[in-house]
Amino acid sequence: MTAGIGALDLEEAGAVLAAESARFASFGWMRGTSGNLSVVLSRDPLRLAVTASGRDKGELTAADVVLVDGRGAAVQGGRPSAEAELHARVAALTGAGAVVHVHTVAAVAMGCRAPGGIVFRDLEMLKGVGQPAHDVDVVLPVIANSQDMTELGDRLEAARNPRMPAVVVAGHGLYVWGADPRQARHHTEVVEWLLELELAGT
Ligand SMILES: CSC[C@@H](O)[C@@H](O)C(=O)COP(=O)(O)O
Ligand SMILES: [Zn+2]
Repeated sequence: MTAGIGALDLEEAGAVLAAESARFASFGWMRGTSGNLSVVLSRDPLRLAVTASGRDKGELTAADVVLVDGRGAAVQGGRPSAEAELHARVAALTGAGAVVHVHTVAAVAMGCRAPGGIVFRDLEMLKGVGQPAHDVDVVLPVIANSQDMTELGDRLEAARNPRMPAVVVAGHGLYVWGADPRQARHHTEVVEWLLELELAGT
């Protein structure tokens, strides 16, 4: 599965997001309807396909997708994810083509343990987020949670580290992005692996 901007229509995007979502749900990262995914369909104006709100993320179909604008408001389809505005903000801010949000135990536990940011160093897996495997501290920012997506977006913008395509939301979960859904998936799996390692206390 590859998806460049403008390469997908809404239904195709829904099929891609459903497949990605089923994968993350199978890992236990989207329990109890948690989490949401998006892919950018156009840049100007900004339009994203985002998962519909409140669905079981392990059972999505290609129809469980909503087209939203740059503020996360529905343009076509039903009720978008409650966090659609944040997806649009991340896409606008970072230039990402796809955004992943998962509720992992490791993200919440490490956000609690290191509220000032989680530092990784000297790990081969850092190459999976484009960073050196040796001698460089790479910080994964942690931001406070909010039910206000504009506030959460402001916090993400202020805290984000251009070296790390991810942010932990304390007491909530993990936001990760990439150029397309495939890269966003790889970044998600790498960051979650790093968090699980830290949590293991090595
Ligand atoms: C267990 S529901 C958690 C939600 O409040 C939210 O954080 C979430 O990740 C899913 O919201 P959704 O509106 O389905 O995209
Ligand atoms: Zn969430």
